[in-house]
Amino acid sequence: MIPLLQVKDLCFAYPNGHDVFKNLSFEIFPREKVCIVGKNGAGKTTLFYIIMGLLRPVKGEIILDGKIVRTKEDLRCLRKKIGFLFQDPEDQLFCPTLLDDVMFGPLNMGFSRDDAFDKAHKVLSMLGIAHLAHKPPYALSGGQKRLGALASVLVMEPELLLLDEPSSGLDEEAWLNLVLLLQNLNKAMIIASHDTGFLERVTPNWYELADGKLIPLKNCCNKATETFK
Ligand SMILES: Nc1ncnc2c1ncn2[C@@H]1O[C@H](COP(=O)(O)OP(=O)(O)OP(=O)(O)O)[C@@H](O)[C@H]1O
Repeated sequence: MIPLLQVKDLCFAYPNGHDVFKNLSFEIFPREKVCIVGKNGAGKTTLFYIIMGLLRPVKGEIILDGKIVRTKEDLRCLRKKIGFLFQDPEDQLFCPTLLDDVMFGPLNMGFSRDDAFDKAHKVLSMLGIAHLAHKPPYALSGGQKRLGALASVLVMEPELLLLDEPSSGLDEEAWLNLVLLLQNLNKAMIIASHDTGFLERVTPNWYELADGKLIPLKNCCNKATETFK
């Protein structure tokens, strides 16, 4: 089986900044669930930005289904297959209502209004926020915004999810609902988070991002927890 996504020999530094990545490589297979832990500033968000083509690496390749992502068309394909939950949900919600936001992607893909509504309603219900559908995003709480942003990602049915701090700001019920949803979701996902309790419940496959490299953690949960002591 070929990996769904490969990151090969990635090097990156922000202008006037230190090296964030030094020949970082890793791969993820269809339906594989992994998480990335690492200190503040380790580069988790930056890695997601580079995968999504929001930042250009100094060196290295992003390979989707065995094909190097080079052209605008390749990138369009990648963004269809990979759904990205931004760390800040404000970056993801821009329509007059939450329902409009969640319907935006399916409508853009050519679904009818009825079908887009059905898809959006299903995902909003799954996340327990269907009652918020007609609220404007600015009138949602932080946790509600995060779930709303996640709904706008899930509704597109991507093959791979990149989730940046998905559990941040969620109450106990929403947190547990999200754990169960991700456990049962038959999709590949990379979760970056500091919420080790959440990660322990979703996947045993942990990496630590440190000194510009991704290091697989054996006895993942214990070792990663040590990192945070
Ligand atoms: N726009 C930017 N310009 C310059 N440097 C940046 C920029 N964004 C991030 N950085 C730097 O790049 C490094 C990686 O940041 P990044 O946000 O990817 O880390 P992170 O692992 O996601 O952190 P956190 O756990 O706090 O979310 C940090 O040293 C940060 O200060």
